[in-house]
Amino acid sequence: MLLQRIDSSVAYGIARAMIDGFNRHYRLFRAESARAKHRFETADWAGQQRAQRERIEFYDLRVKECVTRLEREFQASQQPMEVWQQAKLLYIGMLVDHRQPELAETFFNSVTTKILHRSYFQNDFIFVRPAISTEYIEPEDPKSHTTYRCYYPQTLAELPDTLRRLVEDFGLRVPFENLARDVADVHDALLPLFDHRRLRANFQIQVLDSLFYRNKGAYAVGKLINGFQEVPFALPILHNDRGQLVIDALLHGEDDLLMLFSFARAYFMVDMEVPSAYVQFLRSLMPRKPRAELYNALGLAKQGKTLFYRDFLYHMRHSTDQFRIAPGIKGMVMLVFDLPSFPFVFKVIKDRFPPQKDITPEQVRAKYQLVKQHDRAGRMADTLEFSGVGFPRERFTDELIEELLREAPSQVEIGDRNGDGRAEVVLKHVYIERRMIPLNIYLQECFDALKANPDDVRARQQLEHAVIEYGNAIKDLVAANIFPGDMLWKNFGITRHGKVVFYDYDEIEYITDCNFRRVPPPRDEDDEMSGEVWYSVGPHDVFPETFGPFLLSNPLVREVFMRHHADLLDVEFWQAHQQRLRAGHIHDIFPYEQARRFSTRRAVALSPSAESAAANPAPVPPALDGAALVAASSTFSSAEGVTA
Ligand SMILES: Nc1ncnc2c1ncn2[C@@H]1O[C@H](COP(=O)(O)OP(=O)(O)OP(=O)(O)O)[C@@H](O)[C@H]1O
Repeated sequence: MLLQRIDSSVAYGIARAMIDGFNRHYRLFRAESARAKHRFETADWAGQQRAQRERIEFYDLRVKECVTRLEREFQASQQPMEVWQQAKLLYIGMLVDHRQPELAETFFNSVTTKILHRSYFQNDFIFVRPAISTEYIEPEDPKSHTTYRCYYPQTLAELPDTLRRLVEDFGLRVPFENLARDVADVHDALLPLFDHRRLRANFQIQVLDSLFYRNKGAYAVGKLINGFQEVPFALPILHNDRGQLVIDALLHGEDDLLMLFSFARAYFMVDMEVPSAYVQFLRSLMPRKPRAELYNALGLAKQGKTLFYRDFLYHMRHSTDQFRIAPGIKGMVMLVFDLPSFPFVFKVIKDRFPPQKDITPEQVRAKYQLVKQHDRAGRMADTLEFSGVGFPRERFTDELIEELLREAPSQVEIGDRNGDGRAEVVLKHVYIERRMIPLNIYLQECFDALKANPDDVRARQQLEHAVIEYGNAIKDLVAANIFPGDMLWKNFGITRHGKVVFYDYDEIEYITDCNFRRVPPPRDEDDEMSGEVWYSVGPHDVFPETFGPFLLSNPLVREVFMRHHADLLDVEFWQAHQQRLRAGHIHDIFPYEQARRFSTRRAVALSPSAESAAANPAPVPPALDGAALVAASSTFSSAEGVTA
């Protein structure tokens, strides 16, 4: 697009309205995120969760508002190409000194694609690539704050004081229970992580200026630098039961941070003037995490989606393999396919479901939407939702095309949409989510290895880990008020970090809506011998005693499960949780293991039988008794999140 002159006042009006629309969006988004601090200080957990949920809707609302304004004031959809070309260039001009240019470009795309016909936005009218660089953007008033703060202790002895200052500088208006003790714990945990015998000239701690809020937690995120060594860290700050603050743990290293920023958790609330600078800093802590996922974690999901799509197109250009039906047991509701070289799966809702699936496609979408807005508690995969996505036909196996045309014909169009002579498969609606190893496949691999060699210690450990994690996943979901509905192994996947995550959402319900019942005793011998269900079952009835035969037919699995999670087969477990949830209790779930908590470590250190205590992490102290219900029972427990 090469324009000789920019002279359209309509184009200027469109660009101005667009940037006003975006600025309004980001102002509201930021204000809501900034209020997280107050909600944290006043322990307004229900408010925090509500805000997390509601903020997700902000973007679409602002896009709608802007579209309406553009149509009303400028009859935008009637404007010729030339006006749109000018509007885009004028808009770029308005972004030169902007603090969130990448988000503003995405906003422009969202609005433009709502107004213009697809054949237009295929070409020059949207930002296919960023036009404005996000490098080296500083806050408007760097004197009032910078993206991250630096602290330079001159000696090791100054480190505790520095850590104290670093925490105090967040200006939380709630006293700490014992900040000196917590700082000493952080200090002791930090020392072994870097070569502290030699402090280098650049010895420093950098910490992002805003805390990261999610549910009942606030996290300071930063890195310690000494010479060429860098230690990424996060400090979770929580309330104790007396309303005072505690630093609960030191999370460190890329893997801890990846768990904290996992795609299976709710989005953080962070007060950011320059989000790209936050993303850049976070990437220095987690270089393997795509920028798309960092934007998602920061609540900027539209940007996450834009970047994901750009990454996907780039990957398509730099790969040659074919989409295929995803390995594992096929779904009755979803048609799932993947591209082996790309770590995501694509899910299309089938046109028809078998009779046992008493649900409509609209209801399936509503369930996926529920998961998006709910706290995923580290146990439900986030999904990106796309409509009208085109894939090159030649990258599909014939088998997959047949399956798509058979199972979801209303969702598929095959043709040359762009008129470039190459056939495309266009999917009307598709969910995209992280690929995991389905748990049934993972367990089968263990069974096979143990069959070949019953003494295969690794396979046994893997099996044990998977079964324990599976139970923990269900317990974390329960704490988050989610009943998975279909708990078969195939509906869970295992991540790179060995976490078990649920991904089959069509039967989920709120725990508070379920009716957990005991199986009534048989009325007579006929009932007992019938092998059929002789009692009446309501739509929300759940019979935990009956889970066993479905889940635990394998004796190895059964043995591990009964040792760790027998309570899941007990109706009282479910009823007790339900009562607490109904009473408005918000559970704690931690995005790290119990053994990592300073309180656990102190309890272990004080215990006379420290060794056995270390092997069986101490019960969660009453300060966070919500956690005791769920987390203390699970050796591998992790996951923060909260619920209701
Ligand atoms: N994120 C994922 N990673 C890897 N494989 C997956 C993923 N999601 C789904 N699958 C595969 O696709 C299959 C069907 O997916 P899913 O359970 O979502 O469909 P469904 O139709 O809802 O299933 P059901 O018939 O149990 O209701 C799974 O059994 C699994 O093999």
